Amino acid sequence: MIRRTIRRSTYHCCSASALVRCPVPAISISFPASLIFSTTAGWKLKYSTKINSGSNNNAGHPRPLKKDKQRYALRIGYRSPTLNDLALAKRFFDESLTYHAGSPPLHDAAFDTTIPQVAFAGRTNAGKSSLLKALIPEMKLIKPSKKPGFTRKIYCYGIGSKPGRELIMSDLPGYGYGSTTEQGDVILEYLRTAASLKMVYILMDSRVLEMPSDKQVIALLDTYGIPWQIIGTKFDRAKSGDPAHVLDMLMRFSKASRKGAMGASETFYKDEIIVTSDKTMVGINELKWSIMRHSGLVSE
Ligand SMILES: Nc1nc2c(ncn2[C@@H]2O[C@H](COP(=O)(O)OP(=O)(O)OP(=O)(O)O)[C@@H](O)[C@H]2O)c(=O)[nH]1
Ligand SMILES: [Mg+2]
Repeated sequence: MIRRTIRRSTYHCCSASALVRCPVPAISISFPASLIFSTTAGWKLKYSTKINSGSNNNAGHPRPLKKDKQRYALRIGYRSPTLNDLALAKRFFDESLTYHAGSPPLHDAAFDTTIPQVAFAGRTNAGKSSLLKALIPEMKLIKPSKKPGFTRKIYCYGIGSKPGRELIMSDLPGYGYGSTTEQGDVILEYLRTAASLKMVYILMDSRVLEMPSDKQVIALLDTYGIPWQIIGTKFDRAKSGDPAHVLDMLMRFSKASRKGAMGASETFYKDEIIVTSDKTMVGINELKWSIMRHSGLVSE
């Protein structure tokens, strides 16, 4: 929290176009010129459709454990949830009251609240709304769509009603194709001001994996000092069909992205990758437990 406050006050970026002209070296250096195709749309990032297969260097890379394969999650530094943990997380989501907690900036409740929040970010069409829907199917307001850029504002959903037993999950508009500068402005404002934001899940389509725009958003979150974590979506359509392979690719990307923030030394760090599908529901209970853990509702 201290780190986040210091960084925020040091690198105050005031609009989405700050993505392009922000003086913070970590961000401006990481932008290849070819990525930026609009002079105004900082949130609208151009990306190639090339599949990135990650680094060829296997040295020291953690391999998924057998039990993690079955669980569709790979963790470094975190303990794996037991079956009881997963059942508890499922019960919390099944039995808690869910409600629409606001849509910044129209309601600033999401900015002021002390209730822990997690946000779902990702490229347009990555599956953010679908994943939220899989977590809280009773929330009819959540509308997934095959049209990229369908979610046009931030939707915050509350779950739980007892103090200390509640959290907020935010569905953010996607970045990249079909997004707008105005959405970028609102998202940056949200990221800067939602003081109780505990985690931003970066959703990445398991078929496409990483894009340069994901790296840029990760760099931005690092600048703000906001924790982030990668989630693989649409696993039912993954080319290899092997969770270990997808987890491995995403962990390479995550590890490489964290290196920038940590410096060259391989300091011990915690990480967690989960692959999910709203069709087969794989990874959903793992994600529920992860959300509860980051929100402080269960112990690590
Ligand atoms: N097969 C499969 N399709 C999925 C899955 N999750 C999402 N989709 C499809 O992907 C498309 C985009 O899903 P959304 O959830 O609307 O994506 P989004 O990230 O919210 O997109 P924006 O609101 O445009 O940023 C829809 O056609 C979904 O049905 C999944 O797990 N498996
Ligand atoms: Mg959406």
